[in-house]
Amino acid sequence: MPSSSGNSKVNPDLVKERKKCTFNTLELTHLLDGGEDKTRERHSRENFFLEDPELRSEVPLEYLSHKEKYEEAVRKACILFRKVQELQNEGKGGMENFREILGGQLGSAILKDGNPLTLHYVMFIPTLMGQGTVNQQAEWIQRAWGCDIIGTYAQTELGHGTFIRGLETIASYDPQTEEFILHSPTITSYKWWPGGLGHSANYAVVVAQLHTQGKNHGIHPFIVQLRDEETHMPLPGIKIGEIGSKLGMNSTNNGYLGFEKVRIPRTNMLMKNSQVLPDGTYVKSPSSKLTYGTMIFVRVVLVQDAATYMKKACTIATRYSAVRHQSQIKVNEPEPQIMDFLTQQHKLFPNIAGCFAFQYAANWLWETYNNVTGELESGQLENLPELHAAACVLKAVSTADAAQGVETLRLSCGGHGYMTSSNLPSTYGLVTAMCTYEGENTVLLLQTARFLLKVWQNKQNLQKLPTVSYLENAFRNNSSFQKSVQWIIGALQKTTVGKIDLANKHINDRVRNGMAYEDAWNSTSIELVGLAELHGRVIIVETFRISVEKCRNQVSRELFAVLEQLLQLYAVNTALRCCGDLLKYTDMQGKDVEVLQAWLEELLNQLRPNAVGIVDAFDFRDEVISSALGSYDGNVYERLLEEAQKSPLNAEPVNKSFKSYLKPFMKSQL
Ligand SMILES: CCCCCCCC/C=C\CCCCCCCCCCCCCCCC(=O)SCCNC(=O)CCNC(=O)[C@H](O)C(C)(C)COP(=O)(O)OP(=O)(O)OC[C@H]1O[C@@H](n2cnc3c(N)ncnc32)[C@H](O)[C@@H]1OP(=O)(O)O
Ligand SMILES: Cc1cc2nc3c(=O)[nH]c(=O)nc-3n(C[C@H](O)[C@H](O)[C@H](O)COP(=O)(O)OP(=O)(O)OC[C@H]3O[C@@H](n4cnc5c(N)ncnc54)[C@H](O)[C@@H]3O)c2cc1C
Repeated sequence: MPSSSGNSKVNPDLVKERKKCTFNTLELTHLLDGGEDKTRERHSRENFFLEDPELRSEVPLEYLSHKEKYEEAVRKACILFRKVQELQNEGKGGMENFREILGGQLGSAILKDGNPLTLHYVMFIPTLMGQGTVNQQAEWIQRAWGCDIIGTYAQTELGHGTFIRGLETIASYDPQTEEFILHSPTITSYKWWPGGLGHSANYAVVVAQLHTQGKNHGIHPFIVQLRDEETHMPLPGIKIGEIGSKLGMNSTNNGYLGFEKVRIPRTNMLMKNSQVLPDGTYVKSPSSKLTYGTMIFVRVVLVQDAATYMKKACTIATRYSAVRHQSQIKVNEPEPQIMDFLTQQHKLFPNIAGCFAFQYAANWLWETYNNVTGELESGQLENLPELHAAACVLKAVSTADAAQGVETLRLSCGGHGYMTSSNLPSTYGLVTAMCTYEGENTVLLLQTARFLLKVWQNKQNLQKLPTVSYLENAFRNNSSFQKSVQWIIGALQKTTVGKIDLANKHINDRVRNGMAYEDAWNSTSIELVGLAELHGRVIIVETFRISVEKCRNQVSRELFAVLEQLLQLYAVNTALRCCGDLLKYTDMQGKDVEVLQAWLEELLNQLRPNAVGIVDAFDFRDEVISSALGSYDGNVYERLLEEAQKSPLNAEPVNKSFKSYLKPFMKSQL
């Protein structure tokens, strides 16, 4: 079934491409969705949301003012959330709804520049669930779930985003009244960034330094009412507003917030993990890092979202590359489809392979997250550090690759990729933000490096840790070069171990030479970031390999062949990206790099006939793609012209500036 929503005539180049496809695209769609039933359910959700006329906009977003964009976004967000509640009430809810309507699948199709209410579901409710006691959940979750109150997650401040132990907002306990007093002592202690904080939310989880009985116990989460529930006016002592225009996400209403001695009841501290008793006694959490739980959750879901945005951008650029003709390969021959240029295939196909790699990594991480959080519920904390390390590195690698990939795909569309109507600029705006929020990527890679060095130094428990068990044996892997995925994975593992060992040695050398450990860490941190990233790539390629292998007897031979090609392309492209390291740490030689390069070119050729089929199988409706370049019918030029007509400047043949400025200027004599 085509993903097109219109009845327009399909561009002949795309017709030709679809005829060439060697596998059944529907089979791939079902595989990616997790089964035919899941595809049907997704289609039904898409119809439910996308066919609601109220969720369409009269005027393209880019021609609205900042204020109008926000107002239109709130209008749509309310309809969207009401519809989600309807689905929940009918028992058709579940995680898939939230993933789609808040993320890149449907969310960014309906609210192209972000949703001002996203944080309510993505962080406010998950924090209540993860950090609240049973009583607190009973009190707050129902109200939040029904959207009687709208919340956000206010952690970052003007002065600190990364180093959250350095947050300055203070919550000091007053046992006389059994209240906390929230205060912002400095300008840098103002909360800055929370989504929806500006003018949408009336409650927030505020992360603040807890002071009781004269002692600072570090950061803790508190539920704070910000605005009157009827009038929406800021409550006394609350200084609140929006932070202003940004590179992208201009509808998300990111806000600032200061407190002037605002009092909240003691019971508004989220006390599942640590408590303050009525007399002010502090009861410690089993692990101070349990406060960071919501951040792990969001990092985990972002990996899937990175894959979704990549799929969208790949669909746009691949369809466009099939219909766009330019230049000549041979004189006197017609201008080829730009997809026939090898360099164009090199821009497109490794990114298409990346979509699969990140989707499989996201599936694995989600399952791991659920297992480990289940263990945490029963007080078992043993696997938390490994989950944290895996979530950090996979979030960092997937979002960085997605941002780079979307930009490469935008460039692959030449000038038309620069048009807002291609939907690639705003997709880039959404994806590049992911590299910063929920933990800046370099910082997250350093967290993973910290974990890796620790397990490398201790070594004894390696076999118990699935993501790092390879460290034990990879050093001894002396297999000589082979043109195989298995060899590449072994080589990446051996390289990671070599880099960990060397970085560890450099830290130790520096310490031996008199440096403090922390300074030695900083001096070695370029190496640390590199080894963490490579470890992430080991997880991704290995998960991709296992996932494809599992399909061997489940899918047709034709589809399996394509999945294998995608896996091989992802692996060989990864190997070539880090071939300097592979040459250094494995037995690979210069001539082997040539073999890898030739293999990459061979795979690009093999995938060429199926490129459009693969992106068709991602099965985005035109409304979701939302691009003049990427529609199912490929009528690019008609759509570009149609979109241009929507420019307000084209509403009149002569603009008034002609009379006011241009004409007097042109007629003036100096
Ligand atoms: C039916 C279903 C119902 C479901 C209902 C829910 C609804 C569903 C919702 C969603 C569905 C999916 C939606 C998908 C769509 C997604 C769209 C997303 C849009 C998002 C919009 C924007 C969101 C952005 C929000 C933010 O940015 S919030 C702010 C985030 N801030 C950060 O991330 C700050 C980064 N900094 C840190 O994390 C830390 O400060 C630090 C860098 C880790 C350092 O901390 P610290 O100094 O304390 O640590 P260290 O001293 O370095 O280390 C100490 C030890 O602690 C370990 N550690 C650190 N962090 C953690 C952790 N998180 N967990 C565990 N352990 C941790 C560290 O490893 C050290 O260990 P050691 O043993 O070595 O000592
Ligand atoms: C679109 C968007 C939405 C957001 N939404 C929210 C929200 O809803 N709620 C919320 O609380 N926050 C939110 N944030 C804030 C976000 O979480 C922070 O911006 C992020 O954690 C990075 O912190 P920072 O801005 O302080 O960057 P900084 O930490 O100042 O980073 C600047 C540079 O310093 C480097 N650096 C910092 N520390 C280290 C280190 N230890 N080692 C090496 N290098 C380091 C970084 O790598 C980076 O290059 C949002 C941000 C954005 C962009």
